[in-house]
Amino acid sequence: MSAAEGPLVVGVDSSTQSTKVLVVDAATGQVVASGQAPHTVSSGVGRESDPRQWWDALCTALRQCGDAAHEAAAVSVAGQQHGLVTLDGHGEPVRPALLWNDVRSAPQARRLVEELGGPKTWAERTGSVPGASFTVTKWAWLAEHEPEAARSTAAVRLPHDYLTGLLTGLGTTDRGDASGTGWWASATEAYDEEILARVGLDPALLPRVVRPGEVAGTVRDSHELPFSKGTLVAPGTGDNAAAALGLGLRPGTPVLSLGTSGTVYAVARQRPADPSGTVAGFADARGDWLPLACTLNCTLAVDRVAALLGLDREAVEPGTGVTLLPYLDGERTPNLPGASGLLHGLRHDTTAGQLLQAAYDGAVHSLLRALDLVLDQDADRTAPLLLIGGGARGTAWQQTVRRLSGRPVQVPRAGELVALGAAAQAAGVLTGEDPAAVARRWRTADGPVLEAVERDEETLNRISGVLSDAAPLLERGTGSH
Ligand SMILES: Nc1ncnc2c1ncn2[C@@H]1O[C@H](COP(=O)(O)OP(=O)(O)O)[C@@H](O)[C@H]1O
Ligand SMILES: O=C(CO)[C@@H](O)[C@H](O)COP(=O)(O)O
Repeated sequence: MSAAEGPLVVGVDSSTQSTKVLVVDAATGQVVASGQAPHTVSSGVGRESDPRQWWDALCTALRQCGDAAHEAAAVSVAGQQHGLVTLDGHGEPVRPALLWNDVRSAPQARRLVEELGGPKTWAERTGSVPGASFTVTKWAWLAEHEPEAARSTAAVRLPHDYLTGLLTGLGTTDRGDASGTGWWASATEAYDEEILARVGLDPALLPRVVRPGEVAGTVRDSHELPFSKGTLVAPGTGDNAAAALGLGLRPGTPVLSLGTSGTVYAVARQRPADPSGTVAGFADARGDWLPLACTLNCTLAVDRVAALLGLDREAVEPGTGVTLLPYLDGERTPNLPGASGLLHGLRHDTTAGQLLQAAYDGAVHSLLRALDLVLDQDADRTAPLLLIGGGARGTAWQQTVRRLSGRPVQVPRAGELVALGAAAQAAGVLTGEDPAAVARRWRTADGPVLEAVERDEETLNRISGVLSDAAPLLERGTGSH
């Protein structure tokens, strides 16, 4: 038996690039074991992953945790948002999942927005104006391009629902992740049958939305898994909503997450509805809201630029007027799904290190411009920005965010906030506590604060200028997406 003070809980982060598992002492928040296994994502025209790979990665990561997982009393799965998982009558994937960063459904998104009455109608009904990331547009793409696959689909799941379903044998989801589908009405907190009918999706194919704090099920008998029979399974949620739980986030505190996606968000008491579409009006996993903006190009795009330049990711040099919009995957914020990367201002004396800094600046610019729209009027605009995700470990990322935000930046010492949030949710179903309160008790947000420096308005304005001058080029795209 472990020397833990309380029951053990397991938190899972099944994100784009890998699955991470933490076994946590529910009393203290101490991580007693951890595991990690990678995923592969297709390259080329789309972004797809085989859901079975997520399950294999989960089993591998759990095995790395040894006996600790076996002792756990509860488990919860957080996952990358929006992905379309289509299952046949035996629960097997009909085809690989279409991921959040697959932009092929941009034409379907444009059409759906128009057909339902425009951006304002969508924002009022679902909280968001769906772009190519949203599940509803992916289903519309599938129905149009692969009607046979759509016809063979007996169940539609999000990534976290798929894994939770394999644990429990039941079809469940939660409000946080459901709010990223485009077919969940945030105004009524229920599936929107008119939207579902419009894309020809039978509501019976969708999972039940489990209430915050409700148990989703228990781990079914399986020799694949190191859990004991009867281990409780919490509702789980999308990865950003899980990180909000993992930070014990209170309304108005801004978070900037640097991972495969870049995200900015804050917990809000008011239901968001931004008709410009920049801010997605997600629900959080507790009963509040999580206005959020997301970019497709963050750590992977900047790492790709560093690799092209043959530089280490930290080998930046202060910029002198060169602008790089790192939209290698097309972009979601700003909404330019067909765009590619764009370089402006190159001179004979521009160094490789300055080009790399320009890539960081371009990635952070999109997130900070969106942050002003994410925060409501009451938010304290001088409070530290919480910086999380894999990129938060990097000095160049930290200093870029600090310089372009002009705000203090707090870097939580706890590395895996999504998995910790899932663990806090698992602890919550055991004890009846609010998961955010559990995370605050665990002091997960503690970490050094980098003091504010003067905001680099010149760089922000230069990037905004290039972005608006290059709009026709960026909107036209390269034709390769
Ligand atoms: N020490 C570091 N410095 C800068 N970036 C890092 C560091 N460690 C990891 N990363 C970045 O973090 C990214 C992964 O972040 P993570 O939040 O785990 O991704 P995701 O959850 O989206 O799969 C990698 O693409 C890598 O660029
Ligand atoms: O699409 C969004 C948010 O709307 C992304 O944030 C995904 O949820 C993927 O997350 P990571 O794998 O980058 O953590």
